[in-house]
Amino acid sequence: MGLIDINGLTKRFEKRAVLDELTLSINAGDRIALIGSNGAGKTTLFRCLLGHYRYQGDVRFEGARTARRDVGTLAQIAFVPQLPPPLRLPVGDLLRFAEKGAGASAALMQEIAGKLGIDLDEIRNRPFYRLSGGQKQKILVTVALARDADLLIFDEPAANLDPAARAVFIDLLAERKDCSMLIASHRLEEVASLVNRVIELDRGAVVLDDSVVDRLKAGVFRQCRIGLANAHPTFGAALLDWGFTETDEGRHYAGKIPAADTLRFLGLLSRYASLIEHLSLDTGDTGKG
Ligand SMILES: Nc1ncnc2c1ncn2[C@@H]1O[C@H](COP(=O)(O)OP(=O)(O)OP(=O)(O)O)[C@@H](O)[C@H]1O
Repeated sequence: MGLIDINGLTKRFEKRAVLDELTLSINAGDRIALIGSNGAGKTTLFRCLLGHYRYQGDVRFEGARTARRDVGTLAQIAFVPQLPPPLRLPVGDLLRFAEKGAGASAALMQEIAGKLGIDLDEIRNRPFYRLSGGQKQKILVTVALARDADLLIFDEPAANLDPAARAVFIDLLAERKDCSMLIASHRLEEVASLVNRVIELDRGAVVLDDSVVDRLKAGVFRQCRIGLANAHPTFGAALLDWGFTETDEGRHYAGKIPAADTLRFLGLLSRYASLIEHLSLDTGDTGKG
């Protein structure tokens, strides 16, 4: 029995199947990046799990069938939607509700919001819907992370965050080792270091289910060599930060990438792709020697 067992889940909107006989098990401790192009069905899957929609098929949370808006199940899931709801209530009321109704710790909310760059006392009297997109997302992330949930479901949680807040947010998620995570993201490289499993949806079906943890065990490295047409100080500095060594006046670099960081490293390379003349990334090196 998994944390969540989904069997033959089909969701139709006006006869069109947006989720099509989807079958998937999520185990306790899984930290999943859910990827897929726009319209693939990620949000719809979340909303079925959360009981927001009627659907066909079987969805179980810890073995029990989830009914629509099942209070017991929802108490164990912290959800941050892609689009914050247009709540008219003041932020202070929302935080009080999160504390009394959803078990969020007030002290933890204060601390997490501070790390994300939000002073809760300053915005306590402002209606939630009048905050900026990023501020709303920070408040919802704060509430979710201050709850003692078994499962975090985040739908593009960093979409509206500035780069500094994104980095803090990823660190905050990395600190949460006690719960399972299901994170929809269009930036796999951003969440790659957090997850042990990548699931790709395409037109409502699972087309990739990759348990990275088995292949990318700690201690396994890839040997990387990069040749540039011309030296580039910023890219060079980034490679040196990864522990690379430089030769040929900054035109050749060599180093070892921990296999588990491959996606994050490829994210860096993609920014400088036009500068790269030669690239090798060899697997099978155990990092010894
Ligand atoms: N309430 C609705 N009524 C009708 N169609 C809907 C509804 N909600 C979603 N859809 C359709 O279902 C499909 C899947 O949408 P969904 O929001 O689940 O995709 P997604 O993978 O989350 O996409 P994105 O990456 O853009 O957020 C889309 O074609 C969308 O138009």
